[in-house]
This record gives sequence, C-alpha cells and structure tokens, in this order.
Amino acid sequence: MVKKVEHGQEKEQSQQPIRLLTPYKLGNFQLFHRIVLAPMTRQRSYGNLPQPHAVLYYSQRTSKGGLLITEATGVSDTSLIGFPFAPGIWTKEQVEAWKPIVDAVHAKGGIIFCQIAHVGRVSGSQPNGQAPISSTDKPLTPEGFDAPKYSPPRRLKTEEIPGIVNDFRLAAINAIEAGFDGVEIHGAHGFLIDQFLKDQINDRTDEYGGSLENRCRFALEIVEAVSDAIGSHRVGLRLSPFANYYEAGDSNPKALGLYMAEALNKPKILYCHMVEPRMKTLGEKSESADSLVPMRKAFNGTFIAAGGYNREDGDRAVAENGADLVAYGRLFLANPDLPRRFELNASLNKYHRDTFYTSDPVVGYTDYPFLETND
Ligand SMILES: Cc1cc2nc3c(=O)[nH]c(=O)nc-3n(C[C@H](O)[C@H](O)[C@H](O)COP(=O)(O)O)c2cc1C
Repeated sequence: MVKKVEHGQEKEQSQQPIRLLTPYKLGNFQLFHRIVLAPMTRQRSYGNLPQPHAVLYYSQRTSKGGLLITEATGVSDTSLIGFPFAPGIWTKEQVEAWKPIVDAVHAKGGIIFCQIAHVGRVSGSQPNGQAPISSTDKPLTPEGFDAPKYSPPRRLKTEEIPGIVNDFRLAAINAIEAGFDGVEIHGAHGFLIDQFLKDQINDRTDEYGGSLENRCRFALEIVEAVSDAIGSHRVGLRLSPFANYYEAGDSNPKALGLYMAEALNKPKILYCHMVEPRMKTLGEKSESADSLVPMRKAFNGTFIAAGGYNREDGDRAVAENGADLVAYGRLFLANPDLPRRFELNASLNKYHRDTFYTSDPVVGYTDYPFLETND
C-alpha cells in the first residue's frame, strides 16, 4: 500500500508546487496549505467522552499550518442519542477530555475547529423516554436509511427554540475553553439544523417554517448567538443544500444555498463550508449539473468546498477560484499524511469503509500507514 518515493521524483515534484499547497490567510490563522481535514464521525468516544486515543488520531493528521475540523460533537445530552460513541462538549469532563487532543494538534503547528452538532430526529428515543426533537413530527419512513433505529420525533415548540440555540452557544464557549481555535456549526446532512432548512422536511407554520427566510431563521440565530459568544472570526458553518440525507431534501437547493451564503455576510463569519452537489446521496458520489460557484461568489468570507475531491480536482478548484480551501474526508482518514502525499504526488492508501464507524481505538483509526520516504 505504501509507495517508496525516490529522491529524484521528490525533487521533481517539489519544483512544481500545486495550488493546494500554497499558503492562505484564514482570518487570524496562517495556513501553509489548502488541504483541510473534513469533519468525520469516528464513533470511538465511549460514553460521549473524547478518549486518549483521539490524541494520536488527530495529531497524525496534523501538519504545520494545516486546518483540522473535528468529528461532529454534541452540544447537549439530547444531541447524540443513537450515536453513543460520538463525543460531546456540553460537560466539564468532556471539555477536559478534549484539551490534550487540541494541545497535541497545536504542538505540531496545526489549527483545529470543533464541529458542534445536534442530530435532531436522526436519533433513538431519549434517556428519559422522550421523543427526539426536530422541526417536524414526521418520522423517517420505514424504507429510509436505517429508519428502524430511529424514533418518531417531537416537533419543537416555538418557545423551546431559544433553548436549543443556547445549547450551541454554550458548546461554542466550551470549545474555546477546551482550547479550540474555533467552531464549525454543523448545518448539513439532514441533522437538526438541516431539518429546519429544507422544505421537504420542515412543515412548520410558525416563524421557523414556510418561507426561505423562516426556514433559515434557526440556523442564522445559532450563527449569531455563537458569533456573539466567541467572535465571528472563530465561526464557520457547514451546509449541504443539495444533499438529501435522512430524507432532508429541498425543492430549490440553489436558492437555499444562495440565501444562506448571502445571509452569512452579515455576521461576517470566518468561513462557509459547503458540500458539493455531487454528494447527493449519503457516502456516494454521482455526477451533477449543479455547482457551488454561485454560493462561492455570493459569500464574502473563506469558502471551503468538500465532497469527492482528489488531488487533481481539488487543485483545480483552488486554481480556478472555485474554493479557497478543500476539505478531504475519506482520503484524509486513510492517509494521515495526505498533504505530504499530495506534495509528492505519491500513491494513496485505500480507505476501508467497514471500519469507518467501528469502535476499535486502533483498527481503521490510527493504523493507516504513513508514506515511507528516503529522507
Ligand atoms: C466516516 C465518515 C464520517 C463522517 N462524519 C461527518 C461528520 O461528523 N460531520 C460532517 O459534517 N460530515 C461527516 N462526514 C462527511 C465528510 O465530512 C465529507 O463531506 C464526505 O466524506 C465527502 O467527502 P470525501 O469524498 O472527501 O470523503 C463523514 C464522512 C465519513 C466517511
């Protein structure tokens, strides 16, 4: 799986730097390249507590001046039900457990943002027997993705919404307390925020449903509350307007993406992270005539694109100004030294889908080999 790189080849490659390897100023952070670790749930945080083995996992994927985004991290005790081994950041103990992970990344010169999330109706029943919360009381259909695992949701009452916004605010404050450089709000992939954004799921009749403006209100209130708490220069938002995961599709994803991109200029958040239209179905890449370019043009801050990228098209995206940064998921999972491999145009380890979500602290997690070089 590992290719030996000859000195001659290394030299030849280093004379032709690719755009992905050029520096970039991300607000206050000086990045040395444009290759970002995409957020990836790894389900190895037993009892929702980040574990010592995550120190190695994240530090393996750290390079000097490289940006890492953590796996989705729950904002409250209702946010992760059904994901027992996903980490949280709502308790003091969780904050303390994140600290050595963040410190290890910083020790190697990396920058790390915590992705803060709430799964909403993609959830089992709550410990107190209550239904999971959502914008709707519509359950995932039995034919839906793993639907039997999930309990029918309860539609949030209008007056309950500020409490959920506050959970995100507190989680962001906790993330800064843990030493994170910032947070990425998870507004993608059919989870709670997306359950408000998308018209094929949001069937509310209050000010959080109906018009585009109303459906985006919850996401924008979270962005504002988090920005007020920790500073908009430390806030990113991830969106997947074109994706239809967990039955959260939209009839006009381009209008939704554009509305959000423009609205995010007001709080002036650090970055907008969008998932490519070609990632319409969970985990699969398919061709699409749609593009993120209109959103990229509409948003004034840093634009991160993700979804199905390899070295060549990621480089092209930066070269053609389609994105400032490119986030890599599966390739980075399987290649802890991905920026180095891209630099050398070296061969890549293949990822193993069957260990994406297993709970072993080593296998499929920290045992992907590094490139062997002669230096
Ligand atoms: C194992 C795994 C876990 C993931 N978990 C998350 C997550 O926690 N949050 C998120 O926003 N996206 C998550 N994703 C999506 C990735 O961030 C990324 O958008 C997706 O894999 C497509 O990019 P890629 O083709 O570079 O892998 C996950 C993907 C994988 C493979």
